[in-house]
Amino acid sequence: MPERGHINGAQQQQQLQSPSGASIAGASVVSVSVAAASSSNIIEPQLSIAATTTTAPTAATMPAMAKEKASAAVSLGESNYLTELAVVVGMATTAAAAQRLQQAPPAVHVCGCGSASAAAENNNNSRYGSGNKCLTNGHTSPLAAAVASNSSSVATTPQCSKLCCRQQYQILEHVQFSCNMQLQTHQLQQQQQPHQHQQQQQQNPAARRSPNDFIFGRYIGEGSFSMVYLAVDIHSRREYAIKVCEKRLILRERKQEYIKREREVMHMMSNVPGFVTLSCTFQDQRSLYFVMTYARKGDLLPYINRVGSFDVACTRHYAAELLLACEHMHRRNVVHRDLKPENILLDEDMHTLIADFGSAKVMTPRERDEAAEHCSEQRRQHSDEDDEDLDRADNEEDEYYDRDSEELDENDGEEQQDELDSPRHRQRRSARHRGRRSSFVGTAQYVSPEVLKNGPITPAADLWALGCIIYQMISGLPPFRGSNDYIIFKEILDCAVDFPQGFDKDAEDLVRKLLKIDPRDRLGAQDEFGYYESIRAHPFFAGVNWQTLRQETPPPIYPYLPGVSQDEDIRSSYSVPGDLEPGLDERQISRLLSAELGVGSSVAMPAKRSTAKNSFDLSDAEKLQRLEQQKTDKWHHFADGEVILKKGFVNKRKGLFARKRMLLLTTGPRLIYIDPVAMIKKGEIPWSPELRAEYKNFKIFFVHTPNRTYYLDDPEGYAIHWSEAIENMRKLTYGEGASTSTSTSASVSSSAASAASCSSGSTNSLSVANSSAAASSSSPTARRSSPVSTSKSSASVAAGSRTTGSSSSSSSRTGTSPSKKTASK
Ligand SMILES: Nc1ncnc2c1ncn2[C@@H]1O[C@H](COP(=O)(O)OP(=O)(O)OP(=O)(O)O)[C@@H](O)[C@H]1O
Repeated sequence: MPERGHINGAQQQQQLQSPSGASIAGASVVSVSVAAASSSNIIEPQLSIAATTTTAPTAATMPAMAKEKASAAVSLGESNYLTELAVVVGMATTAAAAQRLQQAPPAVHVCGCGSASAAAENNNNSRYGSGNKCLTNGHTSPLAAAVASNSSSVATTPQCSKLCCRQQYQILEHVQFSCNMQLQTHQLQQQQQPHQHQQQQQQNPAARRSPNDFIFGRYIGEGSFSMVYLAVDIHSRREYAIKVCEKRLILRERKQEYIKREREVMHMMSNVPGFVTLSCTFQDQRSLYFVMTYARKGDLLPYINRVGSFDVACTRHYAAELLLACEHMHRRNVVHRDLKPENILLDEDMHTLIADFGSAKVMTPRERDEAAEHCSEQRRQHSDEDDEDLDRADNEEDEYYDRDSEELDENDGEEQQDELDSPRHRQRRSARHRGRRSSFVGTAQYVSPEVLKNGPITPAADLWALGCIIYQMISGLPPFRGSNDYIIFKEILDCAVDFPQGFDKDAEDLVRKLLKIDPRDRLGAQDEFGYYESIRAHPFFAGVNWQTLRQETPPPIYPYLPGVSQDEDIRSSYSVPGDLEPGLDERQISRLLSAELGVGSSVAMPAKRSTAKNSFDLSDAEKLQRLEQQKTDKWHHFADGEVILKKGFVNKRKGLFARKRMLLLTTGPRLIYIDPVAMIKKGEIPWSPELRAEYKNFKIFFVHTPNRTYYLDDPEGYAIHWSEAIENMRKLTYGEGASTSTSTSASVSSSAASAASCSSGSTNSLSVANSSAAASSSSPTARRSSPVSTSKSSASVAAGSRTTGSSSSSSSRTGTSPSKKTASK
């Protein structure tokens, strides 16, 4: 270990042993002078690193991200499995610096892109998170542990950070050196803490992890610069979600801080009920790996979208769990700053697990005191303002409705909606907007006014988001909507919230009390941080047992509007097949992405047409004739040259909101909906063999698709006709074999059936593999919409179904087979 002496070990040790957080933070700044890269100066320790640390991967095991493949160099602190979890995204150094390091040992500087203050903050926070100790190698904070276990560390200024980023670009090929630095520090750490290290080794001989320790079962989702996979630890056979972040993208997007913060806060919140636990992190040349609790049931957003909106019991439960989570975070001085349904994951039992801490803020004690002081100031009287809010809500209902229309329209269409709902899309929109306004963290729809106004950040920012999420669960849409961030921000700053008819009164009162422009006025803001007695005591939460909440079985997810569909649960039956090989090399990634895209799977194709005469089975001559007649029809051009088989006005519902649309059924087959006022096509209901039409009564009918149920209301009372027509078209397209949809479970008159079961423990859970096929047309970014499969549901429905003799009779009883719970839009 000749390089060990190159680090100012004595100095580092001395500082590390300093009892104060600040000293520890200071000690973390081990910097390396940065100079221009020179390939002639590359140090080549790769093999020895591999031999010594057992973590350096071979080329074969380096994962390639699907979209961009490039090698990158970023000095990432090494972490040991379970014991040394801290990974600091430190910055690579130059070869010239390396040379200097070898030649001039005493003044070693590893220039990191971290924040010294963060270290101090976190150190101070450690008293709130006793559970972290075991995760941080005995150190008082994760970052302190990172400092102790990493050579690369933190920078002190943003300028330094920027410089580092640029320089990293210049030295992408010098990853070996940074690895070498890690090795040096690791060895230094071992020397400093021999006893502790020995203990760790004994307790956890397989402490270090690499991709080869996991079998990657399937692709779960995608973030801005990460892919998440379901994987099984080959040693423990435990399932994990592994987030693989591509270093090159992190550098390109300057997200080092983001990643570092995410890791840091995940450590803090690990093993706290209601939070994803970070089990370990590791890296290879190309990627960083976060091994986390696998949230089997995905995130909350698709559930809301699918049922349109939650009923009160369901909303109460999830809002209560969210409040508990806020208490846990705020007690630990963590402000999440990006709470939204996509970041609320669900475990096997449908309990919430908060994730995505990239935007989180760890408050220093000083900031905490200031925030507390800020909030404890005399509450200002805003009764006039409240009255104004109410008046405005009444007076501007029409205008608001129009604005809402824009948002609904923009989100119409399943794929469109998925894409627009995706964090990536929101980030893109936010990024576009941020060019014009000051930057903010979080997501436009849920960001608090004080964040927009660059005001002091307090935990009340999360209470604002809580209000937004409760509103969305009850109504189906977030309270502040708009076609772009600018409109959304304007609404937020005006606190322009409208409550649609049917909004539960207690929920409305709670939301109004949380959505206050001044954070001090928010319900709970005057309580002690982390103990929101006043929110708990709100009538909306009456009956909640806060002690047992997370042990209780969550209420099944029922739509707020009546529906009749029996839902199949999603993706929970998937488990990693036992016959796969460990690792995440190029071949494995191809396999995973192929599965996601449905390549090679049995993507359903239109079947041979039935020989039975179907009223929609037009000959070519008939089609030509109909097209000729149709030319004068003002809806004709929306059909793109296809024959319109049926048309009519419907109200298309989502949650408590509805929009009038012209619905066209064409020979495509297609179901096209058009804004009749603007005369703009708004979207299509996607066809597939799994599509099912179902009527509830003369006015209401549903169109179930694998990812969503469309809730349609025909004011003229032709719901049954619509249902029949759609079913006929489906049979014509996919054949009778696909028409075994009549289910005994769905009955038009059955009010009991109006419950859509989306709850835990559903025995009807579906195979994700099938889901992929069903969603094969979607891109990986549309993952959110595709956890649901109907293949199995179709099969199971078919098994217990009665096949109808004629298409018309079947469709009139179709009722049926929906594989999804009722969503509305
Ligand atoms: N522990 C987990 N269990 C199950 N699914 C997860 C887990 N963590 C993330 N996911 C899913 O993987 C997807 C990508 O997550 P990731 O954290 O990489 O990105 P993100 O937080 O959605 O976006 P960004 O990183 O841009 O903020 C998300 O859709 C999320 O629902």
